[in-house]
Amino acid sequence: MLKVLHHHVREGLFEGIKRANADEQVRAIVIIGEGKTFPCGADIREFHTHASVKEPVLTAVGHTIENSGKPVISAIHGTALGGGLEIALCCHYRIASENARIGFPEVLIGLLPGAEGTVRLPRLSGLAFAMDMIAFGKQVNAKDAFRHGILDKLCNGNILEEAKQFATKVIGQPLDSRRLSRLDVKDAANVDLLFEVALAQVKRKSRGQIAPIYCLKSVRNSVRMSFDKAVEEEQRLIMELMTGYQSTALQYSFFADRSAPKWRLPCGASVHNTKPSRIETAGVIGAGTMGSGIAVCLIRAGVPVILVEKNKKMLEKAMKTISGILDGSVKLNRMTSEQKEQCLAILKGTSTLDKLSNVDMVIEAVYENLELKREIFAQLDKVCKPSTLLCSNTSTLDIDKIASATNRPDKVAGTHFFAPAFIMKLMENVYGTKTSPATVATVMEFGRRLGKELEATKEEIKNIRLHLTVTFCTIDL
Ligand SMILES: C/C=C(\C)C(=O)SCCNC(=O)CCNC(=O)[C@H](O)C(C)(C)COP(=O)(O)OP(=O)(O)OC[C@H]1O[C@@H](n2cnc3c(N)ncnc32)[C@H](O)[C@@H]1OP(=O)(O)O
Repeated sequence: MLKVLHHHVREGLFEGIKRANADEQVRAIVIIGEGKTFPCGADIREFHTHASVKEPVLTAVGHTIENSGKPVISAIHGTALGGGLEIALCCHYRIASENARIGFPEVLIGLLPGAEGTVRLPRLSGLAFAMDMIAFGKQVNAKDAFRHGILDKLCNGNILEEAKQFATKVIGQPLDSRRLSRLDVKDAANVDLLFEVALAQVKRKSRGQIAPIYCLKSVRNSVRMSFDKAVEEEQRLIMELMTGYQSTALQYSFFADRSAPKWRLPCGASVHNTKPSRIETAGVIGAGTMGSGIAVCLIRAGVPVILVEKNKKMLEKAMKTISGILDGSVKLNRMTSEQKEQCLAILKGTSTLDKLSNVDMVIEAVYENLELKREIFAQLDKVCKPSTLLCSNTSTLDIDKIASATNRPDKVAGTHFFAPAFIMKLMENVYGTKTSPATVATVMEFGRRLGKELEATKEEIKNIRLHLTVTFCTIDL
């Protein structure tokens, strides 16, 4: 676990600043993270628990720092994120290692920097930069942060030693002009225009999300209201976000993204003790929406694909669709025309399964019909080399029933992409009762190569999930 602002860390900072102020020997205070990094924010696991509201809360720690009668310098190395950056903004000076990064990623978990970050940062960096960092969760490197006035010095040596030297230079300097709560926002006159431009961007990039809009509103308040009033409003906005369904879902997703790749099967096999095989070539069966989308994912990741579709007209149409999808990526600057051509060069279309004799993996994406799928898998079992993994994109059918049509049920798994497959990040890898750990490892590693967010799901769990999905869809409608 990384360094986060648990209750005991907040308490330590709060007491430490008070003690240092009371100690006549102390003339300046340096806040530095032990180990690899400055704090990367509040402990997300602590939200909604008593510990998150236990005094001293982060804002109280910040006030103690800002009101310190002795200069406080934050010495940043690694990453100063979220609440960590808010602590740094309460300090009178900030210095950082050249390779440090800072940012407000709260918006990515459906929140805003609610320990006065939306009101302090604009006073230091100006509105445009603050809106960009806060509403989009952009992290910036130390050089950029220095250029925008967030840092007072860049360090390339021992950060603690440099902080001590820096401290000796600022001892005795007046502190009021260093207290951000007492300053005005730099480019306040442009607030309405900047807000409108940023709002249009947010609505395009984070469609349907509430937090980015609240982030912008809160930054705008830093100009329209007094510091105290803007902080009060920031509190109201974060409380609303914190209790909303979007932030709950995004926080869940934050931990799920990190835990899913660390898969473990009931038999004890896991990502740590099972070696995946390398998939060099693949076949995709079915050139409908799903099959074409899956083929795009694969060729974009540099995996040569043989796309099998027995209806020749449909195959032709799919090849054009795939080319069109790649054209879209070129238009959006996500790939160059040259990369598009490279992708198309590794895609071959065919109408017969026997062309798949040499591929390492097959992903079947024909329509949801168990008998049809069993027939295809029985044929694949005969055509493909013994090591080929046979996977199905089925969302509803039982992997065990599909696997039992083959003599290699250990090499059969579900690789369930979500439509449109070339956009949606989630890939659900379903293992049946006979799927081997090596197959799970290979399929999970393959999904990682495609840039997917993964989930390894047991067949019975998939069925429960499906029922839940249907229930949620019904409610949504
Ligand atoms: C109000 C709200 C306030 C005041 C906040 O501060 S909200 C929190 C704002 N900060 C964040 O959102 C930071 C989130 N973390 C990250 O972006 C990344 O973890 C990182 C860039 C800091 C490091 O990335 P990386 O080196 O790739 O490591 P992992 O992402 O794999 O993380 C390692 C483990 O640490 C856990 N973690 C990370 N951040 C937090 C956090 N803020 N709270 C609780 N736990 C956190 C993460 O889940 C990993 O845990 P394990 O999977 O190893 O158990």
